[in-house]
Amino acid sequence: MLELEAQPLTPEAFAPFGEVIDTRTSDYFHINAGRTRRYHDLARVETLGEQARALISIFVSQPVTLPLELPFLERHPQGSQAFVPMHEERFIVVVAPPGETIAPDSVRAFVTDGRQGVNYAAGTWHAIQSVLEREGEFLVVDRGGEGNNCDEYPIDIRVTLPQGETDMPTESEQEKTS
Ligand SMILES: NC(=O)N[C@@H](O)C(=O)O
Ligand code: NI
Repeated sequence: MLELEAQPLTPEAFAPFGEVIDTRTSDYFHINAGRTRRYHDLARVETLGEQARALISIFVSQPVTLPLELPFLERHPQGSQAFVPMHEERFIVVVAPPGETIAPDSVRAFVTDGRQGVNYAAGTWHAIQSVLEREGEFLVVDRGGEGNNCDEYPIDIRVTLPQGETDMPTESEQEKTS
């Protein structure tokens, strides 16, 4: 069993796996007569293969409990996959670099802060959507088209949060979102 403690997600740490989607760590320019800030081109949407096209979907996920036990990671070889929380939901991200096998010491676990989304680059191994605390609603951008676009790799992983963190929002977080 590979035991991992999820670390706070940062764009730098996630760079080998894709992009973090977050206005707080992104540039913008003004449009619409200055009324709108456009945070432009935050992540690379990849749609490869036959009849490939970009899909926009919404996932409504039931929360996971901790420690999170994962029997496999999956990858989408023909396209990227982005998850953006629609109501500041926090979620667990477990990733490993593209390749035909997964080296256990290359696996990384992160926890988001509710304001962050992620875009998994094509071929990046990842855990399936794992929202914390409550039912979560995510905007998902990924690839549709012909052919297989989902491989699974069996690997037993157990994920915990840093000492003292629980999977329930703390008092301050509840105040923030109320
Ligand atoms: N299967 C599916 O559409 N979702 C997974 O790819 C996932 O990463 O949650
Ligand atoms: Ni996926």
